[in-house]
Formats: sequence, C-alpha cells, structure tokens
Amino acid sequence: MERVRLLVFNAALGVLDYRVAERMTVEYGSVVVAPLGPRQVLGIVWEAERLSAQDVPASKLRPLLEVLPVPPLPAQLRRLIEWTADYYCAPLSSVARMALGSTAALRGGGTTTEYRLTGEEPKRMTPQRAAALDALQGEQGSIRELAELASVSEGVLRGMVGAGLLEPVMVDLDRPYPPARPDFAAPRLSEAQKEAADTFVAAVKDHAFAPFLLDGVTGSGKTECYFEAVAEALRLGRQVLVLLPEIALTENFLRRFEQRFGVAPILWHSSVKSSERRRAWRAIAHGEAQVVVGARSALFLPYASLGLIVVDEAHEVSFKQDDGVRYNARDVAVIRAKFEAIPVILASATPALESMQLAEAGVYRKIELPDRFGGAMLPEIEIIDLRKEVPERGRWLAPRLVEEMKDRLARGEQSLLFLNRRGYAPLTLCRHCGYRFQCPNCTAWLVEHRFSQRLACHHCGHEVPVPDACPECGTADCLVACGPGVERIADEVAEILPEARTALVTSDTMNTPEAIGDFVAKAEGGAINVIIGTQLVTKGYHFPELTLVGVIDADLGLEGGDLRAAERTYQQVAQVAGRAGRGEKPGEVLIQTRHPEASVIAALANGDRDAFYAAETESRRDAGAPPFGRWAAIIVSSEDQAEALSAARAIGGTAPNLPDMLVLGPAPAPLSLLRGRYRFRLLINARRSAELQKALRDWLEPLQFPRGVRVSIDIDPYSFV
Ligand SMILES: Nc1ncnc2c1ncn2[C@@H]1O[C@H](COP(=O)(O)OP(=O)(O)OP(=O)(O)O)[C@@H](O)[C@H]1O
Ligand SMILES: [Zn+2]
Repeated sequence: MERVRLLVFNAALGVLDYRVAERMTVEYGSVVVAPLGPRQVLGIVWEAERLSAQDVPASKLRPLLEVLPVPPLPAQLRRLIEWTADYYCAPLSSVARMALGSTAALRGGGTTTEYRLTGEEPKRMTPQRAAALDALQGEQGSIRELAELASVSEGVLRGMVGAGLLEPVMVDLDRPYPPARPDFAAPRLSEAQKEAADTFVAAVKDHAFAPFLLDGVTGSGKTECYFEAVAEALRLGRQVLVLLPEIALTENFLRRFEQRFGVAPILWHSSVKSSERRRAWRAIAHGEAQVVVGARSALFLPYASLGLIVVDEAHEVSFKQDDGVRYNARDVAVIRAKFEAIPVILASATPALESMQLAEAGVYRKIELPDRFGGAMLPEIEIIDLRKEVPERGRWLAPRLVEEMKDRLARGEQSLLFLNRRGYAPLTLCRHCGYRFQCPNCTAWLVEHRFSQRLACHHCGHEVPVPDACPECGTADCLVACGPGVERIADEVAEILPEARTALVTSDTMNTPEAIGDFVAKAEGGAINVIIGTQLVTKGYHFPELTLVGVIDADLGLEGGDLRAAERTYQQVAQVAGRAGRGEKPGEVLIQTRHPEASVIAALANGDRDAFYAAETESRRDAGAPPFGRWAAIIVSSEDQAEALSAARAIGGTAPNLPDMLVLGPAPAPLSLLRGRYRFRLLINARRSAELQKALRDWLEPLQFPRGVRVSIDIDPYSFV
C-alpha cells in the first residue's frame, strides 16, 4: 500500500489519508503514528472504501511516522467496531479506542520498573511513612499505583526509595502466563448438565456462529457446564472470553476457575494495575492469553483467535454502559460471536425478557437446567405483608423475620438480609425546620454513611461531613435519618442479635479483591452468621450453610415506574432467594412488602416464573416496548440551564414526522441536574420496522449547538433518568 486511510483517535478529525513512507509495511488494522500539524496522532489503517474522507491529492499527503509493534487489529474486530458505532450512533474512533485498552502496550514489550518494600526500618518515621509501610505490605506496583494504595503522595514514596525503604524491581512485560489445563479437575456432571455441556462442546468444535441461552435455576451448575466448553476451546488452542457484570464477582470466579483448570484466568477490568493490563493486552493480541475474564470493557480487545464467548449473569443491567459509548455488552457479545463465527453462551437463572423472546423466536438456542445440582431443592418463599406484620417502632425487620434469624443463629446456620441501598439512610432532614440535605450538583438527596461519618451523593461523589447543627436554622442535634440503608439494618441486627457475627457487603466495604476474598472465605467457613448486603450479594455466591434470606423491601425497585422495574425486581429477588438452601439443608425466603398483590410479588411467592414472564411480555407488547418495539433517548445537557433548554427545544422542533416513530418531549430529565449539568430528554418509541438510527442521524447531524451543549444518543436505553 502506498496510500492509506486512517481512523485517527480524535473524534473531531475522524478520518485522514496519509502516504506510506518508504520501507514501511502496513496492513489493514495496523496501528500507526501519523503527523498532524506539529503534533502526532495515533490511528488504525482502515479499508479506504469503508470510510469516507476528504479527497486529498497524492502530492499533498504526508508520510506516516511509524508502525507500532503490535499485531494489526483483525478484520472481524474492525467490522465489530463499525457495527457498534453505527448501531449506537457513536463516533468510530470512540469505539475503536476500546480495542486499544492499554496505550502503553502499543509501545512493545520490554521491561518496566515497579517498587516494593525492602523490610528496612526507617531511621526517620513520619505519619505518612508509617501509613505507607502499613498499606504496602506484600504489594508491588508503580510509584503512582502504590501512592494510591497507601493514600500518600508520590513524593513521600520517592523519599522512601531514597531512604532504602522501597526498592525497584524490574518486571518483564511479556512474561508468559502459565497454561490452563483443560483436564485438571473435570467434574462428574449430572445427566442434564452433561447434555448441556456436550452441546456447547460440539459448538466450540464447529467453529460457527451459535448463540445459546443457558437458562438454569440458581444452583444448577451453569458454571460447571460452560467450563466444559472452555476446556474444549483450550484443547483446540482457541481463546475464551468470559464477561461478568461486576468486578466483585471476578474474585469468586477466579477461585472456581483455578480449581477447575489449575491456574488463574487473565483478569481485565478497571482495577487491574497498569503493568498487568499491558501484559494482558499484549498476550490477548498475540493469541497467548487463553481465558480472559472481565467486565464489559474486555469485549472489544483484539483477541487473535477467539473460540468462545460466555456472558454470565447475562440479565444484569450493568452490562449496559451509560456514558461514553452507550452500548450493551450482552448484545454486542452476540454480534462479536457472529463476526468471529463462534458460539456465545448467555447464562442466567433469570434471563432478560429480550433474551427469552429471542429464544422463543428460535434465534437463540435455549438450553435448560431445571433442577439444582446434587438434589438441593429450591427454597420456600413466603410473603410478609408489612401492613399486617409491623416491625417495632424505629425498626425495619418484621417480628417473623427476626424469629427466623434467631432460629438460624441457634442452629449455626446463616442468614442473608438484602436491601439495595448503600449507606445508613437515604435522606437526612432537620426535625426543627424541615431542611433536607441535597446534592448541590445533582437532583438527589445526600445519603448518610455512618462509617465514614459523611453525607454523600451517589451520583457525583460529592461529600460533606455530617454537621452538628442544621445549616439552615442552626439548631444543634436536630438531624434525623429517614428510611433505612444497609448500614442501618446492620445496626438493627447488632441490637437484636448482639452475639451474631455479621458482614456488611456493599461497594463501600467490598472495594478491593482482598476484602471480597476475605468475605467469601469467612462466609464459606461459617465465620459469619448474618450477611447484610446490597445487590452485590444477590448473585454468583454459593454458601452451603445459608438457609434464610430476608428481602427487607421488595417494593423499592418498583418505585419510579421504569420500563423494566417489574422485571428487575423479579430478577433481583429471585437471584437473592437463589442463595438460600444450596447445600444439604433446605432454604427459606421471607419477602417483606406493602404490595403483596403486585403481580411480580405474587409470581415470586408462587414460584411461577412462566406466569410472570408471560404477563410481562404481554404488557410490553401492548406498550410497544422492547422487544416488540424500540426505545431511544436523546439527552441534552449543559451547565447553563437556558442553553440546555433551548438546544432541547431546537431538537424537538425539528423532529421528523415518521409513521413508525413517536417522539416524546423534550422534558426535564428525572435527574434534571447531574454533576452540575442541567439535563433535558427526548424519548423516541419506534416500531421494529423503523430505520431508527438513520432517522436519528438525519435529524441531529444538521443541527448546531453552542460549545457547552452536549447531545448524546442512547439506543435501547436501560436508564430512564
Ligand atoms: N457436576 C458437579 N459436580 C460437583 N459440583 C457441582 C457440579 N455442578 C455444580 N456443582 C456445584 O454446585 C454449586 C452450584 O453451581 P453453580 O454455582 O455453577 O450454579 P449456577 O447455576 O451458576 O448458580 P447461580 O445462577 O445461582 O449462580 C457450586 O458449588 C458447584 O461447584
Ligand atoms: Zn451529586
């Protein structure tokens, strides 16, 4: 090639043409450095006919500067990038950036320097040094990573290097990973498991696109089944990607993987340190990384020879990214499998309605595991009507739930209390004047956190210490906490069962792999009597002694009237209920509610999943909601309210009038102020036949807005705030 078209990493520039310098070889997908004015940009060589660019005569083209020493992005991945940008109306370069993941890795292998403690005693001790010595035991990383870990400045650590307290270690960036062994500890599968596993194994051998919905009740051994498919891919020398919805779950997965295959898988998520990301990215691109487990960002990496994708807990909403490129990793995983011509397994005990519908329609092949493994029974589910069984004043647990917890404690069994609300109380107000603590940057109340003694906004991170007096009327000691969060439930448990050992499981307490690992080990070893947690503990875990689950407030998720509220409530409660009775002892679930008549609560109580899905499907069909119709949102925001409003009106005023598309709004978004930006929203409801993305592009592209205005499109939105 003499002339190349580049997708450059600058959304404003997009596509530019260059000349290939002499003695330089490039291919489609090569990652290159090109001159741009006095600066340099990174770009990917793309098929010229697939990207339109301004026509520049050959004589005016500038030569490329460098081809980076990494394998070219494969064609299948380039097609996936195009598809994603097109479907989600996102800039190509923003999507492509997700494939590069670690820019440092592009510079090739070699070595990097990390630091660790030497074990020397400091001659001069300062509080910062003491903190660092304490926090960095057994750690190794760059100065920046260690500074973050120890919460001290980089200067303090450099001083410690000088004083011989920290020593440099050379790390080989491309040191190989130990190989996973497909037959290390193969389990004996039940009949149903074997049938499922055989189907997956055959599909991996086939090397053809094959989407599966693995629909198995909680505790049926879905993981064991898809592990057989992983083993087959390993035997064939092909790579596997396992997507999990949360970083917290990777810890648990890692241990099970290690037990099955003899080594840990390769992790990919935002908390993996930079030298490890660099190593992982290079191994992935060179085909040496065998099994990668990660959060959704692992989906766009440049696997050299992918053989299987698994999306575990595939119903989870966290697969939907709500900033930057607003894509749904579950859906894009299926598309990637299509481009790669490989099987993809969506595993869940509570599949999304969309996935169920695709299975009904024959697009996905449904594989069912209707029973728990090892003869364990699904738990008994009972309703506590909070209007009749009233908790004591100032408490949140109904007497029956308390009795059952006491009973479990006496028998040495575990209880789990679920409330999807972090902190101590969701709202704090002044008893004297009624003042409510609100976030200055968002339409949201500040949530009290007793452990950190702060009021925090869960949207933007704004925090203030809990004041002694009301900031409005100045009265001292007049603040009251309204409603419960998990910390408050933990307090209540401490009062009711003072001798119980409890664990509080939220993203505030389980914020490192060590903390999660520690919790899982304790819970498995029976060192915990009562677990109190948010949605973080609802799925994935297997504690054989856990026999009682209490749902503190099943109505919480039904507030707000979100399109998927009922479905989400069903999934969350069914998942948390699924933690009970997984071992030999039977499980019991108590659901506290004020609306026992709501169809979702009734379906949970009767264990009638089919009835719930059928009713929910009909109401979606009536509403033209997914999967029968489609939604898209346009969110307009600015720090200036008037500017945001006028931009939103301009968009509303030019809305196309199409027979298969209905435009609602603009209206202030429910979260009308977020991180200091005022937000307005338009909702589009389209028939499946509509050319939604094209209509949106034709509509929005000609419009111009002031610089401070941001307009983002959300296709198939999950969040309606
Ligand atoms: N064939 C088997 N041999 C031995 N143990 C098994 C087998 N199948 C499943 N198990 C064990 O049963 C438990 C439940 O399995 P697993 O966690 O895979 O279920 P799951 O279907 O993923 O459940 P959930 O959806 O609730 O997370 C695990 O401890 C697992 O190791
Ligand atoms: Zn805020």
